[in-house]
Amino acid sequence: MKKVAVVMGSTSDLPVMQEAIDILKGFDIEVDVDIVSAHRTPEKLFTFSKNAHTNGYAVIIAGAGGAAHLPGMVASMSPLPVIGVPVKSSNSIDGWDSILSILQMPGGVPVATVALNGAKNAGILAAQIIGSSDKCVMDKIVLYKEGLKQKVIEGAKSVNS
Ligand SMILES: Nc1c(C(=O)O)ncn1[C@@H]1O[C@H](COP(=O)(O)O)[C@@H](O)[C@H]1O
Repeated sequence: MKKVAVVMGSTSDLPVMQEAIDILKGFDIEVDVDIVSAHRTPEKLFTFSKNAHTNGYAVIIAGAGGAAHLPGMVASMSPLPVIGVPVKSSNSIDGWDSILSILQMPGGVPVATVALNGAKNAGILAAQIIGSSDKCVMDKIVLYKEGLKQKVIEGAKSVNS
């Protein structure tokens, strides 16, 4: 099965990005994690992005805060689908700086952007992409969604009891 790469601009993003890692591991999908910064390690960014599709990855999740150029720059150099996670970093403008710099990509270079700090959804989306060609993962996603439904049903029962 193909792997997912989870990259982020700084170790300070890890508490947010950990949710993507955890949910992917819960679906038994192999994840490689690395710190890659468009601003601080541009050569590493180039090497990672250019080679990701021949290194066994199916999807890249990229998270960054502030002037979050990482996801877009990865998408500019990789043919793989890139999921962007805007991270609310300490000096951010309430996270809007990161949201807009990941979301507002030019035509032809998409980044599938999730909500602010939405790393969990990024992980689920990556699993769904893998699941579209892997029945074992798809079965786990079906079960996961069934679990979400049951939680709501149980919650509704407890409200009425
Ligand atoms: N946005 C980027 C990029 C990039 O886009 O390449 N590299 C680091 N950063 C972000 O800077 C914030 C502060 O980083 P530090 O905590 O290391 O100062 C982090 O949220 C990181 O993602």
